[in-house]
Amino acid sequence: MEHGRLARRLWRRLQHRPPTRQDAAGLRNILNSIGNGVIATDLQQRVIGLNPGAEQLTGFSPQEAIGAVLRQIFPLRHALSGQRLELPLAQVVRDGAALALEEHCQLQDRQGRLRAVAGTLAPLRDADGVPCGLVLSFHDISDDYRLRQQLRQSEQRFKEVVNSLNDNLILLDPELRVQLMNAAALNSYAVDPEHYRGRKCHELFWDCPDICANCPSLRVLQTGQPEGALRQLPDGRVLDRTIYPVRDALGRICGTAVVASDITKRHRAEQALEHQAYHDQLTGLPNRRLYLDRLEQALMRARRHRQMLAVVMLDLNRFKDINDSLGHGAGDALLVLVADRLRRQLRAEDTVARLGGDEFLVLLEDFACLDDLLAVLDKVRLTFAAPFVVEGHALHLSASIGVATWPEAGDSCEELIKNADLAMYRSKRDGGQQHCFYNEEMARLALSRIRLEADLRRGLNQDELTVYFQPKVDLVTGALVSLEALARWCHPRKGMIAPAEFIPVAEACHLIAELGEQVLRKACHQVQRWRLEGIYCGRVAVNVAAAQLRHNRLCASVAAALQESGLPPGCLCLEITETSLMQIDHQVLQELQTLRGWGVTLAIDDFGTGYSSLAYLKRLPITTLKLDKSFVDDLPSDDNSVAITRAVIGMARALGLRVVAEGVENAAQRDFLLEAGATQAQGYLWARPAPRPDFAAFAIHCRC
Ligand SMILES: Nc1nc2c(ncn2[C@@H]2O[C@H](COP(=O)(O)O[C@H]3[C@@H](O)[C@H](n4cnc5c(=O)[nH]c(N)nc54)O[C@@H]3COP(=O)(O)O)[C@@H](O)[C@H]2O)c(=O)[nH]1
Repeated sequence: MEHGRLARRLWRRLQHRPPTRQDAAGLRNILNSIGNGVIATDLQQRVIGLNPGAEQLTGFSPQEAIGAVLRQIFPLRHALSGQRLELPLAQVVRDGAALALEEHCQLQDRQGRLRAVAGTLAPLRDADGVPCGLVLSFHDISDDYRLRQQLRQSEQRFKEVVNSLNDNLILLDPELRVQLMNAAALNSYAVDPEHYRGRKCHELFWDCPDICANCPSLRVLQTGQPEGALRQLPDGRVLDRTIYPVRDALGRICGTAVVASDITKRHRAEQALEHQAYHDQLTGLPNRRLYLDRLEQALMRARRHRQMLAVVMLDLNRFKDINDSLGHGAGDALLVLVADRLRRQLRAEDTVARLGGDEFLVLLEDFACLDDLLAVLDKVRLTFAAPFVVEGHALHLSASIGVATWPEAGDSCEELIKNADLAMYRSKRDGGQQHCFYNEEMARLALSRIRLEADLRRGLNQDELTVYFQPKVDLVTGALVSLEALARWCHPRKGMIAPAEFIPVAEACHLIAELGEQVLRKACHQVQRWRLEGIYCGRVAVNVAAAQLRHNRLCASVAAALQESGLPPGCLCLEITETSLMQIDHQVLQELQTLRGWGVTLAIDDFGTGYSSLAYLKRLPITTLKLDKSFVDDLPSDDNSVAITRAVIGMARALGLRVVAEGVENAAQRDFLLEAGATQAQGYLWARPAPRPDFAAFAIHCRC
């Protein structure tokens, strides 16, 4: 029992009868032995007695204390504010009831030391029960008080941290009663901060029916394992919610902590990134990655249910020309239109993907027979029936289409795509108007192409390349005016290989620049040798591929070839195709101007097959247009070829350019060209390419 209460009880007992000497001695013993301080005063608050506990806590001896006013030996201060506190002496006397000292009381002892105290002030009555003074019982609670204060501060810090979180935090007890909600959670659920403690979570949270149905908190209480999930709220927000078990000091689960972060922005960004990773930015179609994923799934279904499946690859014909002539903006707009039409033409279940550039892949599943597949392929081709209107131009487009069916064309995604590509390549070579199904023959051709590539690489290193020359003649006199140098490859096993076979391979495997430079050097050397022999050969024209222009070292290699051979620059002409000229940038234009400045002439090869404009031609330092053989072939019977030929010749005249007609094979073509105003031509009618033209057969006519 508390010493103060014991003393008071004894005191009260004494009050009912006069105290005996024994009582008084007993009382003194008790008061002396208890650790609490006890001070008795008269009604004027003068100290009439104090026990050793009080002596020790106040620092006053009985001699100093007795007779003093209580507040002199028992001065109190508020522990937090430091202000002086008064004992409620008057109130205790008035009410005749005991009062506890208020919280945060600090007693300042005689030496000025402060200690936290707790205690009671009670009335003191005489034997008749009449109030005759006060009794103050108190004890030192400094250690307790310090601990309580530390606890309070730590709680305060905890609250501040918890409330500063943007995430919702809710603590639940094992009965799912809410113990704590931080400010973010109170705000999210619009809960009154004063009235949530102890309430069941379903009474407070609008989304609780869902929580309770599966009751993840109960599961966490049972398993002790945290549980996380994304929650999409009806207002569109996305919460990342994790429920953690909360353990007591002994490690027992005593509740759960529900932490929910609003990750709407991050979630949207992640979704956008995921969309980006699986879709083509320009058209919004699935990209190769997503296509592969869907093809993998489709293959599994096809194997399981023995269904048919086809991989269809499309490559737009002449897209590059459109891109080069109308610009990349128009090219992009065209790709978007193509993507849109393909998507609308096919079923929602069919995947249309863009591989990049002008290549598209379609995945067709679940068709019953080959006729059904052919019907879908017709639909794909129909996509291109109407012209595409881009920036006011009506563009007529077609696509080369390759088809690889499962299981005939392969059993893996890679095989099917590779073989659809081969089939597409074949479709392109056949004119790009018809779809082409993959077959074994294609695989064989692909393999031989790979071998050819390796052979060509070696051939270039081992100087297997030779140059043939084809004369260009004056249409009126038939005299040789110049030569065109044409590459030939003398394969050690296969013999002479035509450029139509190895030039595309050289272009595809990036050997064309090396090949072009070898031809340039050899042609310059050979023509200079003939010149030194006194043979008139006019200029020699050498073909320059687009890759040579892009390398930006045309001037350097021409200068080297001229210097090594001694051929004057005025005896060299460079033939550049119309389509590669349309890709040139400022730097290439400068190189061409430099070459022209040296006296090298420049001709546009295959003229009429590109989309160059008059304004464009005017910018280039060219001297000659070579009318493409495809127009000459149908002269003079085909009206379109006639019209185009006349237009090209008229335009060249207007621009002060020379026209050389390519591929003239018969007199009718020659006569028409003469009549139309062309001045020079090249073709089998006069001579085929040869290592050494029959110079003697040509009347020498200097037009150099
Ligand atoms: N980048 C480089 N390309 C080159 C080089 N050497 C050749 N080529 C290009 O390869 C293509 C095929 O060339 P080739 O088989 O040599 O054919 C040329 C002539 O033989 C052919 N021609 C000429 N007259 C006639 C004819 O009356 N009938 C007929 N059927 N064919 C004829 O035309 C080709 C010349 O073409 P062009 O260069 O456009 O003037 C061809 O595209 C070559 O350009 C090289 O070193 N680099």
